[in-house]
Amino acid sequence: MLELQNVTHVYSNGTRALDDVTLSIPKGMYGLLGPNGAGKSTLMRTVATLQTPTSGSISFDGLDILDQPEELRKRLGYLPQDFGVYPRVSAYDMLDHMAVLKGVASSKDRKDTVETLLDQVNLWDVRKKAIAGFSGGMRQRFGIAQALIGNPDLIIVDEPTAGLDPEERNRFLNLLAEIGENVVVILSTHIVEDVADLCPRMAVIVEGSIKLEGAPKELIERSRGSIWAKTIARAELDAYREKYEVISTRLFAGNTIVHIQSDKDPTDGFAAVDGGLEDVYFSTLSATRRPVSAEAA
Ligand SMILES: Nc1ncnc2c1ncn2[C@@H]1O[C@H](COP(=O)(O)OP(=O)(O)OP(=O)(O)O)[C@@H](O)[C@H]1O
Repeated sequence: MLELQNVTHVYSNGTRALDDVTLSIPKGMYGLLGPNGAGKSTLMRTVATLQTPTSGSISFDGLDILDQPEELRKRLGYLPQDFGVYPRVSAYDMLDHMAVLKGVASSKDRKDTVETLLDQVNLWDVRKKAIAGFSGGMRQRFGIAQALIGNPDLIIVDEPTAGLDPEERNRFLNLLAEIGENVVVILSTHIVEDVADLCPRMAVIVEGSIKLEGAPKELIERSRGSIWAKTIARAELDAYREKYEVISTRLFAGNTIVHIQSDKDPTDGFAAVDGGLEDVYFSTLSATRRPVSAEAA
């Protein structure tokens, strides 16, 4: 179990990237969903002990990770948002090198580790090719292989599916799901389906604070009866935005389908819809954008 208590991070320019975050993250896949700039990467880097929060505490299975970052690092696998350089070195040699850095000393252990991982992430056939020539999906799978060196029991993956085509995304998510059964895996993303497909628990972070936490199924259940849909002409959209709390819009055959959030039946031609996680997410974002006066009304 990873536990964050009142974690706040303020950058030197005054940006409050994390604002009193308290979270308990159990074993399994955990989705951290939020828009750009919400603070996801700051949270991931903080848990990965790459930066120290301004205040708060973080423990992993009882280990105080701010006090003993080296102990945490032994148990951590981290796939950053931007892996940076993609060298002209083969996947095999690079993994071998990274295994040395992670402390896998004996060459026999390294050979076993590297070969097992290449097989697991389905890169065995291209193991002798340079990573520089890999596609986005292959790079991400390589990224997971390096994160898995040393059998970590805390794995952090920061926006791993951005830019992957659907097939590669699927393959990548399946791989994560396999890994995620016995360890804590935190998946940070702004893609709702990544979380809906994979994560038994999740949180929504906006402007540095946690706005929603729970099991996607329960969160969807809780939203039942408050999401309404209607097909309108595009030109009507502004008027609907004025009148209703529009949480999302989607084009369909030249028309616009609006989803609104309303605790009462808005009538006016709207039909109740069984919202999905996307509706839950968008209504959470919409609520944080709502002016305080409207909230009080
Ligand atoms: N080193 C830094 N110095 C100052 N401000 C920063 C720094 N890194 C991030 N920020 C700011 O902190 C806030 C949170 O950024 P962060 O990168 O953690 O968000 P994010 O949810 O990961 O966003 P994205 O999906 O765009 O990566 C943003 O306002 C960002 O501009």
